[in-house]
Amino acid sequence: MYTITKEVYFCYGHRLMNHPGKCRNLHGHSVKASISIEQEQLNDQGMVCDFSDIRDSVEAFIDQKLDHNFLLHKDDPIIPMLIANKERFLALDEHPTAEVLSKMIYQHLKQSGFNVAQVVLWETASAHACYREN
Ligand SMILES: Nc1nc2c(c(=O)[nH]1)N=C([C@H](O)[C@H](O)COP(=O)(O)OP(=O)(O)OP(=O)(O)O)CN2
Ligand SMILES: [Zn+2]
Repeated sequence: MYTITKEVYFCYGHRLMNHPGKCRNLHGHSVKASISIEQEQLNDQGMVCDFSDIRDSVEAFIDQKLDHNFLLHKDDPIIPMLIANKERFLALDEHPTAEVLSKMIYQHLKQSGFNVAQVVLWETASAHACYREN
């Protein structure tokens, strides 16, 4: 089995509504997503796939959904104010944790046809979440 990994970087604001500590406050992160793709066989270029194919697919998704966006649980009471002020945000069915965001990226890549092994989201220099399905 071959595995390749591509890293992409982006930023977002969020808060964790039910968090007992500081993460319930509005704050932001500059994060790294580390995306691993695996294949039993290499293609006729000797690759699992081109690193740039991963970048192109994931960056389009991240730019559209996550980058420089404000990620909130759909029940967050700040949402009506953001709507009233025509501010950009993304309302999620789940809390916008590193776990949930890594799963979102994983599912996008899987739906795009990549054989994703795992997506690791580094939310800070010392904390990351990983989503994989096997
Ligand atoms: N399992 C998770 N725990 C936490 C998440 C998360 O997404 N999944 N998120 C947060 C906060 O949003 C934020 O990431 C803060 O994380 P934390 O590591 O606590 O932040 P610090 O950089 O301040 O940590 P230090 O250890 O003080 O440097 C919280 N938890
Ligand atoms: Zn946070």
